[in-house]
Amino acid sequence: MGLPYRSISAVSLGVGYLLSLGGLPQAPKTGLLFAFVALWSFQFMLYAAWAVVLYPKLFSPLLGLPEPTGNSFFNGQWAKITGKPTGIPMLEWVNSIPNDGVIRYLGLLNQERLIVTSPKALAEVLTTKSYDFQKPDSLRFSIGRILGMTGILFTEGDEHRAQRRSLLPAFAFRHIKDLYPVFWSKSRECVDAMTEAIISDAAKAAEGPGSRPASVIEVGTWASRATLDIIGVAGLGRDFGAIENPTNELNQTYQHLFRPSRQAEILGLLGLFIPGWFLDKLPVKRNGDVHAAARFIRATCADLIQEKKQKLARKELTDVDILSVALESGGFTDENLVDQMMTFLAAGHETTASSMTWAIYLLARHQYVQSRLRDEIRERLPPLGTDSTVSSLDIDHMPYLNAVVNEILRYFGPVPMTLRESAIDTSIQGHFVPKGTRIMITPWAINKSESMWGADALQFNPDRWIPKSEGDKRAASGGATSNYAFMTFLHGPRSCIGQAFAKAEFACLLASWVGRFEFELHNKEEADEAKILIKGGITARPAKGMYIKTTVVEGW
Ligand code: HEM
Repeated sequence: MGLPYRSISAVSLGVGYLLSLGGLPQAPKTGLLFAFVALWSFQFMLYAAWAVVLYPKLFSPLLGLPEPTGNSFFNGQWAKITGKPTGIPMLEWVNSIPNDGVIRYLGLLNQERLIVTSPKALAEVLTTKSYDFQKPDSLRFSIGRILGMTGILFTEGDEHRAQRRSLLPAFAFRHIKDLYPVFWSKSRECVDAMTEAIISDAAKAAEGPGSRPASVIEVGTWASRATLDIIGVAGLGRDFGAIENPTNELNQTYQHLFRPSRQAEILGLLGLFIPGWFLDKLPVKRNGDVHAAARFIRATCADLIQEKKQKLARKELTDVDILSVALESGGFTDENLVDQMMTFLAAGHETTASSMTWAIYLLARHQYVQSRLRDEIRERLPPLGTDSTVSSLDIDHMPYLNAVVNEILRYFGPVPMTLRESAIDTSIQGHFVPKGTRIMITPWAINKSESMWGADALQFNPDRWIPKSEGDKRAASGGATSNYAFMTFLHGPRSCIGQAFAKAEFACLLASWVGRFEFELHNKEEADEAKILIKGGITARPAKGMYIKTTVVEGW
């Protein structure tokens, strides 16, 4: 429920003006400024009492929906939500509160939130009524500048439908399969650079003759450098050279932007009450950083588009990257194409880097899975030292690799939670949902829901994706009762358009890393997931990095 600051200001100004003229009988004459401030404060207090206490506790039409117990008087479940990683309290509620598809909870200042929990309710919000549930404006203003305000991620309704139709061909599998050699060659380059760094570290540590080269590396930064280069070449046709050069400007810009920041957190909280366009104009350092980064990323994308257009005009465009395919479709203005490319750059590299970070963490914890996967990789794929490449068929025919990829994406989906807001009065599973209600879509809760995945939902088990017998159809959905149980890429018209791209890229990167290296936890305490501080934001990653002892395994 947003503060109606326009109405409050209009009433304060109108009544304040009358008071300042002495135009109200029996009311004292006052200065306009004093009257305005006093009236504004009075209305604000009335509004706060209504919005924080009366409405959520006595009058909301959402009262009566199942909800967690133990609310604080003013801040509902806020302490629990902020005390645990994004999505974890929701997971506990999904698995413990009996419900028919919708759970209500109260957040900061008792703001109402709904969690959608059942396949039918999810299908309604994400597919059949997807345009009734839109992305809140606060999201657009907080991350839109970096992710492209007019790009596919933030448009709604007919505009979104049209953009999606024009971009879909570029993400069709017949194009993605041409990108496997790009994914593989960049994966090899990354593994070679890592091997060199590890050998050099090991030489300095002088472990003694016969020992295998090993060193502790922060896997997240290597993953970000690799995925930035991959989206550069496969998405935009430009090699940013981030693997080769860790100080690459674009890489540094994104690292800086996605680093946890106190000011970003405060602005995010203020965004719950104050309009995004206003916050965006505040002269604070975080805004300055974001605006400067957005200018740099925008200029990089604009430059690339001009380069490609010139190639197209000279009829020299034979590239297979997404930008080239989108340009040839001709459905975009230059300005809009810049926004689309900004979306692909950010949405397409942080997410996969997060998956790689969690992948290495999970494999370091599950040594048996790691060595079984390495055996399959070494048996089926060409050694990295040779010049041969891999095709989509090579990867498709690796059941264990695909099972591990799916299970990592289920267990630690990079996007723990995303938001929607009802754009009109509507309903979910027959429950009335008033306009303006915030809906939480929580992959981290649904992907581990016991009602959909069974009693072992909380366990990391790639075998759930391997058919138990010929004709075992359930394995294709990991044994879950519905496709909606796997929410990593969402579903419906707003699902991730880059899903096939991301899975192929992730499989190639993971295969190359696991084929060459052995991974062990550096900090043994982290075997307990609860000990890892997780950075929220759009993607979830370990806040202090993920340090892993990495050993070069000879012979591949
Ligand atoms: C493991 C990797 C990835 C994950 C988990 C992921 C997840 C998601 C999710 C959850 C959404 C929906 C967000 C929302 O509506 O609130 C989304 C949207 C999107 N993703 Fe991905 N993504 C990944 C990789 C990629 C890649 C590689 C690309 C591009 C090359 C990409 C491009 C997009 C775009 C353009 C949208 C907006 C689609 C629309 O609104 O129609 N993503 N992604």
